[in-house]
Amino acid sequence: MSKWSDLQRLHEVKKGRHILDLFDESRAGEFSVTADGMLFDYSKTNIDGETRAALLRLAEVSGVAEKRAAMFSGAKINDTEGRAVLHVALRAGEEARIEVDGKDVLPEVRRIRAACAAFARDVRSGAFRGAGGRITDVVNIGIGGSDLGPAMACLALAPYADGPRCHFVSNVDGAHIHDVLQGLDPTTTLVIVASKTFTTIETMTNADTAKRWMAAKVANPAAQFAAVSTAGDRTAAYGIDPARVFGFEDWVGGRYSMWGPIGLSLMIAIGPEAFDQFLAGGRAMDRHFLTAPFAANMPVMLALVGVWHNQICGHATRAVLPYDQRLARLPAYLQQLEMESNGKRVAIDGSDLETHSGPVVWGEPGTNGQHAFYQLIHQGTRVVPCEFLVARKGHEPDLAHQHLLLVANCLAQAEALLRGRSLQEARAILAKKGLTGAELERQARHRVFPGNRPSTVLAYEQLTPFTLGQIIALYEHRVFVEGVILGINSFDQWGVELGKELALALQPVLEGRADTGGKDGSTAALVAFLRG
Ligand SMILES: O=P(O)(O)OC[C@H]1O[C@](O)(CO)[C@@H](O)[C@@H]1O
Repeated sequence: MSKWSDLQRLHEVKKGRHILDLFDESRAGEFSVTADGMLFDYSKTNIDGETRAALLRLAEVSGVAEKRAAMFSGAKINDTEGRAVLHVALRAGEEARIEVDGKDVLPEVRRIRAACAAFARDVRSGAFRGAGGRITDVVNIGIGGSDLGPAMACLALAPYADGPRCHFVSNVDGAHIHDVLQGLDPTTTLVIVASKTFTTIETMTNADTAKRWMAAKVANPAAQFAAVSTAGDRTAAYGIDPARVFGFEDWVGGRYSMWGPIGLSLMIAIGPEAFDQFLAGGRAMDRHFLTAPFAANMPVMLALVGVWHNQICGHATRAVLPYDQRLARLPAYLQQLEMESNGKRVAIDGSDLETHSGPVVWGEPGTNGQHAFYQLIHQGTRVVPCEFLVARKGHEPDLAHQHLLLVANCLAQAEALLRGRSLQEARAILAKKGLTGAELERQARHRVFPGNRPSTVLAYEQLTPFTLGQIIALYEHRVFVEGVILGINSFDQWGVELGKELALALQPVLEGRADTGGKDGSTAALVAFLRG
């Protein structure tokens, strides 16, 4: 019997019932979890007490507690790369001590955080200046984990941004950097080259372009460059003054790195004090994750709901639907966090996974999505578990009535997914409008909502730096728990390598310096077309 059998059996037995029938006066309270002011409600799923107990057993037999202790202790759990996994060290408190290879890593973390804060203060106060004076704009050049986190967070925390404007360039498509630099003054712009490896082709190509753009107006463009990287030798070779190079260790994975120097652009935008609040939110979630019993543990329960929907019920995707416009980039951020971490087909020991890998993650903010793809979510043939996020209040007190409408829409969508609309109800609506006979029947069928579709709601007071820290750490730990249950290494990303290698080999072919020998017919034909 595998560790999945119990849950598979429960799914078979219970899949025909309606979630609505599970509700009594206590379900909403019993099937939700709180953590430092945040509420995660998973009562609108087909999980009952028996299923939850089986899910909790799955977490236990999978060794979640042991792996969690190993991660926080600095053990090298990323064993295909021989690295510890210590993004939690980047937000650890003053009292913490975490050793890697017998050395406490926190003094260095604190030193670099203080250096980033000092630089951010200088940029914000005007003590650090460009050739044309005070820095007005910051351009962060990076991709993947060196872009998505700070870009997502700068938008999320816009109400707290009182520093220079921050812009983000990631794509190697020249259109991206062209459009961002257009309208900026090179003499008052600071460029941050953010790359863990400092070899990523997109980032280095864009950095060269930015340097040329700046050189047209600034005698020494390198003086307006800073770098964030683990590769001090390469940043030095690139000509960036070590005083403006902020390093971090290889035990911080790219998609987990926004808590450290990769968050420099965010720190410049909102200031080191607000950035500290962001760290404090992450730290609060770490404490909760480490101490709450599994049944009351938000990351564990979020993960178990995810495993239930994906691995057990077979729903291949999940939609992240923030009813919070400033979380517009959260789905993109989570796509990397979840899919680069858990999109793997072999277990740590190299054997095939016993189940599917992690799900496809996608989404858009509400209410926009309602007018785009919710049609499929409500009436399509596939079930898409939906994860709603919503704040009790916005940042615009004079627009509180709009916030109310936003919240009403969020709750209404979750309710509609749960409740649906039966054929009888649809018939009654149409009969009132005067339809009869075959036409009533035909029209009614189009207006049926099957309902019984699962969703969860993550509700919080307001999208502050602290709350954002909680949310991001929550999802990080969710990915971790799901990875442990699947038996995979969530911290490597070998699946991105092949495409990179082939792109490098195709470059000379497209330039006409090499031929298409050895390429498949489709690639050769496309090269011929695109080369012109
Ligand atoms: O920070 P770097 O080294 O430029 O890497 C950027 C991104 O590229 C990846 O390695 C994937 O291609 C991500 O894991 C990483 O976040």
